[in-house]
Amino acid sequence: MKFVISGGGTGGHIYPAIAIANKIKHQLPSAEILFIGTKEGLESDVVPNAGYEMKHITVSYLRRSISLHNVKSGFKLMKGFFQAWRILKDFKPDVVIGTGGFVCGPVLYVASAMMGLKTIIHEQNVFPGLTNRILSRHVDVILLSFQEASRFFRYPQKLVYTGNPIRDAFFLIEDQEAKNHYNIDSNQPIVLVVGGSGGSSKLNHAIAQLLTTSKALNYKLIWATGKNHYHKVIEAFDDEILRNHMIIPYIDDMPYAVKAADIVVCSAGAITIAELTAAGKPSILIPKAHTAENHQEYNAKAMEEKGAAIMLKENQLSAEILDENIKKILGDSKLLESMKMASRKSAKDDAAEAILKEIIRL
Ligand SMILES: CC(=O)N[C@H]1[C@@H](OP(=O)(O)OP(=O)(O)OC[C@H]2O[C@@H](n3ccc(=O)[nH]c3=O)[C@H](O)[C@@H]2O)O[C@H](CO)[C@@H](O)[C@@H]1O
Repeated sequence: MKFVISGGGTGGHIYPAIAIANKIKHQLPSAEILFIGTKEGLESDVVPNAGYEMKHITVSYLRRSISLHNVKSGFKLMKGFFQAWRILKDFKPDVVIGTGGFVCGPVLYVASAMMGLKTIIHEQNVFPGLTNRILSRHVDVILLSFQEASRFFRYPQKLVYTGNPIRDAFFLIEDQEAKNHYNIDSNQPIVLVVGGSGGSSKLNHAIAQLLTTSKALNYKLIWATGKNHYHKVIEAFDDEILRNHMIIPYIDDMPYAVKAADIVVCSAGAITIAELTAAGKPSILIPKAHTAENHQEYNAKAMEEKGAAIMLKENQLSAEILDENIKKILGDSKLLESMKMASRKSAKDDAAEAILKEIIRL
């Protein structure tokens, strides 16, 4: 069987696509899988690194006003639709799967509305993205990660609740194996810091202050700043800080980083949260402000209510508050243990399996 998978722009759309592809490959080893993404998006690195072939199309967005930008974008968009049509016509997939982001718009639209192929979209959040809302009219199946998302879609007969699929490694790697992977041999606790796939300037700023104002931290950081933030962030640090902590632009082997961590300080994207719960990690969640319908705060609150996380809003974030909360969790073994258990209990372990079932049914 042949499958096209499309999703891109940010990690939150790309990694679920890879998790679905891995599941298909595992269950149907002879399946042929082709990704469609953009050259500029994060997917152009991540997808080939995960071992999958990818073809590129051009995408663009329109502004809500009449402008030269919209004329240029209109041409680009038409080109993208044509490229998607060509790729789909040549590859002849049995099912086309979209996991969100602009790129999946033309691909899934052409596949469903114009070519009549079998199509599925997956929505990671409670509040669906614009692309998925538009596509929902044309596709055969809409997979949801949260029951609450159903009220945003008009086609109840197409909805299936599956949860967010994540890579198996988050369930399989042992904590000690992950610490060995990073050559961590001291007993110092590890704090993983990550502001989603693009990094978070607010979180970076608070962590940078923490490192420069209180040098003798009794924990070690694994900190992914985000590719675009990295050079600016490390300018302020001396050799000692750079020696004591692992500060990098992007983590390619996230299952190891999450498993090696004693706690995780991060933004509240849906896929990150699914990964933390699979690994059973306590967290301090800092929802990014200004996300659609403020959905990250909703994600973080849900985790806090379950006892798996502490939520700090961006506008209350400071080096002192972060340090205080990290120490509060690390210094209280009972709290640490109960947060770990609450986190693990919140995981939805069979999301990828449930998605595969829908794909096969289709
Ligand atoms: C600002 C914004 O709107 N962000 C959205 C975006 O976030 P974003 O793309 O940041 O998505 P998530 O935080 O959910 O997931 C990030 C993914 O990138 C991976 N990763 C991250 C950093 C790194 O160095 N290495 C790495 O591999 C993580 O393991 C995870 O798989 O998509 C999510 C899922 O649709 C939404 O819930 C988020 O709200």
